[in-house]
Amino acid sequence: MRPGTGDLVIAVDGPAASGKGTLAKRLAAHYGLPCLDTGLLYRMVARAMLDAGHDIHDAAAAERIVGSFDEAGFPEERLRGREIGEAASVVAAMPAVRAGLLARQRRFAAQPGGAVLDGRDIGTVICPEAPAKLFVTATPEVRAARRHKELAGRGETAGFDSILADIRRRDARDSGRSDAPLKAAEDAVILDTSALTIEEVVAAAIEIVERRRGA
Ligand SMILES: Nc1ncnc2c1ncn2[C@@H]1O[C@H](COP(=O)(O)OP(=O)(O)O)[C@@H](O)[C@H]1O
Ligand SMILES: Nc1ccn([C@@H]2O[C@H](COP(=O)(O)OP(=O)(O)O)[C@@H](O)[C@H]2O)c(=O)n1
Repeated sequence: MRPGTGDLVIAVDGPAASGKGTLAKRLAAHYGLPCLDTGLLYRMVARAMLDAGHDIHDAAAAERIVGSFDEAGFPEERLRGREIGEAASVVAAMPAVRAGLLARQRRFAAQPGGAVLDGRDIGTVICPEAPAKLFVTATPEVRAARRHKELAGRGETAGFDSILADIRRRDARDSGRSDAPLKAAEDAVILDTSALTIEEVVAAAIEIVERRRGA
């Protein structure tokens, strides 16, 4: 299934805590499009694995879960914690998990009018034909500071150094896996947000999307 001509599909990829979710939601609001945070799907699989008492590295159990889990059973507050991000990146390296989540992401992208999706492989694998692709990044230190502040706001106490270590480990796992590794699509525009406010990022992204739409 591919989006039809004229549909605006915006792919937003990037590493952990780069601000891709924030940007994707803002772009969706600006263009009046539905938005899918694809990281939540991997977080749901991880949550279901842990809830069922499976070892997170058990690929056979993950394959069974991805074939049967119900998205409605996972409120977002059970998915955003620090250890679920880590567990999600373990199951996300399993080809059967990625294959099991592919069709629902493509269906979402194929909605009439278009959609915004954010993740790691939207521009490379899920929507390779998207007219607008953004790869959002920032230094590991800036991303760790953002995540530290976000987690503290939700009452999760973790030191800056351990969050930075999490981010580096997750970057290495996500970039190093063989199936759909984290990387910018060749036709993506890279947006380094290290020194930009959210408003500046949104404005730069809209300019890029407009350029691509007109291209
Ligand atoms: N440009 C920015 N400057 C400062 N904080 C930001 C910026 N972009 C996002 N944030 C904040 O950083 C945190 C992580 O952003 P989020 O969009 O959830 O990242 P991701 O989806 O890439 O993990 C959030 O608390 C968000 O408000
Ligand atoms: N399209 C996607 C989205 C997430 N993921 C995986 O899911 C994990 C959690 O993704 P996320 O986007 O919710 O994490 P954050 O960037 O918000 O920390 C990532 O570390 C990836 O391993 C993926 O492999 N492909």
